Amino acid sequence: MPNSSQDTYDVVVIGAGPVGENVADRVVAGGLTAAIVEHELVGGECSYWACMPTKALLRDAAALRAARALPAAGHAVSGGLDPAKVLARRDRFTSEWNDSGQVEWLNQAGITLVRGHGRITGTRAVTVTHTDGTTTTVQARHAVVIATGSSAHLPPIRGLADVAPWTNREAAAVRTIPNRLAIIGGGVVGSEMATAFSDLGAQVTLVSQTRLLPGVEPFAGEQVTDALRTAGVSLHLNVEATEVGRDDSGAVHLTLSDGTTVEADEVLVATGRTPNTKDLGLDHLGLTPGDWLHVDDNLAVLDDTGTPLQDSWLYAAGDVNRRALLTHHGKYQARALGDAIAARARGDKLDLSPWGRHAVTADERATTQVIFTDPEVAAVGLSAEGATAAGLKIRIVDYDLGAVSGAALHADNYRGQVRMIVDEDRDVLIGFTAVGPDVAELLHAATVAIVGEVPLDRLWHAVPAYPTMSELWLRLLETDGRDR
Ligand SMILES: Cc1cc2nc3c(=O)[nH]c(=O)nc-3n(C[C@H](O)[C@H](O)[C@H](O)COP(=O)(O)OP(=O)(O)OC[C@H]3O[C@@H](n4cnc5c(N)ncnc54)[C@H](O)[C@@H]3O)c2cc1C
Ligand SMILES: NC(=O)c1ccc[n+]([C@@H]2O[C@H](COP(=O)([O-])OP(=O)(O)OC[C@H]3O[C@@H](n4cnc5c(N)ncnc54)[C@H](O)[C@@H]3O)[C@@H](O)[C@H]2O)c1
Repeated sequence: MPNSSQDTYDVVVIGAGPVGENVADRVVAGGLTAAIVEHELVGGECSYWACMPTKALLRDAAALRAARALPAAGHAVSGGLDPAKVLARRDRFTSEWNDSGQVEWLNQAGITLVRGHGRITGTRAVTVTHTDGTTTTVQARHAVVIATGSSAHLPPIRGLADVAPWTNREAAAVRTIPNRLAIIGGGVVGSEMATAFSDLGAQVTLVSQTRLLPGVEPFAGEQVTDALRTAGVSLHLNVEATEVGRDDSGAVHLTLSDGTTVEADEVLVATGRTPNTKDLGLDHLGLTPGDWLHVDDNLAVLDDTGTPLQDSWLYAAGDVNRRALLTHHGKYQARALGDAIAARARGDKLDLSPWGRHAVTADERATTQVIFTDPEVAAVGLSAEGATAAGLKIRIVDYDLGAVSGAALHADNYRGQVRMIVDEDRDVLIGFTAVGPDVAELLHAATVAIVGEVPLDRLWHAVPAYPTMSELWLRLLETDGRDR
């Protein structure tokens, strides 16, 4: 085998996570050739260590809780969860960390996979180092897309790096449920994993320097906080872990800023993400390795002065550009970007106007997220705080979801809450948050209303079926009032 070789494609994508795969798919669908470079598993973090395995860890307990919220169904499920079966189902969802299925998908989509670590080594040039040390330089005719994602951020807490802390990877791929798990971080990962490991039988202690789930409406975080406490999770909120150590018996000890100490068998760090840009050749372009990539509305990478690189040949999509660290938003960016690159190559005009084919307007106006805690949290668009900070004149409309007939029927003692944020000037919905059991599937109606900018007057004509939880819409509108 030669030590180095060179190939040319229309587009080269670095990173075969969900975002890279979708960019490559769209450019090939647009008539171009594409190579995708991957140094680990095709499918990325989401498939093997994030979305899929963590949701598989959470699902059985959620179904069990749903059954227990009804007297006869609850009576029928007398046993507890079998963690081994939960882990076996999780293994199926990760294909046992084997990416052959996803490689097959790339093949049938007409995308060339180049295995190895990619680094930008020149204009439109990516040099791939294979595991045997040989290199291939893949040259792009039109564009290079960075879709290298993110990794767990380890905060500079004294002693933390020396105790072999878990990140999302060890949590998602867990083989033995620890008796005691300490979690640092009360964001989405921390809250979901506190739910999962508590359900799976661990005694969980969570430490967060903020309230729980600071990214969503406070009432949603409060309901999750109450439920975790009721489930026996020990929560230390608005305090920091200042020191971590492991003793000779293997136990981990955390010292908190309020003087409390916590002992556990393992510690999971869930304090946000860091971009996978450290070893990507960014220095060749005058960019700083290890930084998030700043992009313009075309997703073109910007230099320190906010200017796209010469000829705009370099793009970044997904986690690495920090716009929305969510698989579905990364894939949304990928569809717009892939189509834009293909259109540019054909000499077609782009439509980058708000909601245009090549624009990523929803990243700013309609970011959707479901947090799979118990209760679930589903949110789209702006929170009250976000809308006020954006200088918008808003109305906040709240409703007790438990008072909706469909919810009362869904589960005994249903507890939940919904909020809609209305833009007073345009009289359209700009934000929606729901917290409660099984609210995930209620989200898309709100997303459609926000993206469609449906006037509230017209929403009165979207008649929710009785008795479903979707009647929350009627109740929100009635609470808001029709004669304003
Ligand atoms: C615990 C957890 C749970 C999550 N759950 C959800 C969820 O339920 N829903 C949701 O929407 N989002 C969820 N997310 C977020 C989601 O995982 C990310 O938004 C998503 O994975 C981003 O996709 P990506 O393609 O940008 O990056 P990644 O999935 O990180 O993929 C990037 C790929 O690039 C490769 N790569 C990196 N550098 C190079 C290089 N130099 N050369 C070659 N290859 C390289 C990597 O190996 C990787 O395969 C979760 C995140 C975590 C941590
Ligand atoms: N269901 C989903 O959609 C889902 C699930 C998991 C993760 N994700 C995505 O993955 C990304 C990463 O999630 P995450 O939970 O790691 O990050 P995050 O940004 O959601 O939360 C990090 C939390 O850690 C806290 N923190 C930071 N430093 C700390 C310290 N030194 N001590 C104690 N607490 C500290 C922060 O205050 C914050 O509450 C998020 O953007 C999220 O959207 C999505």
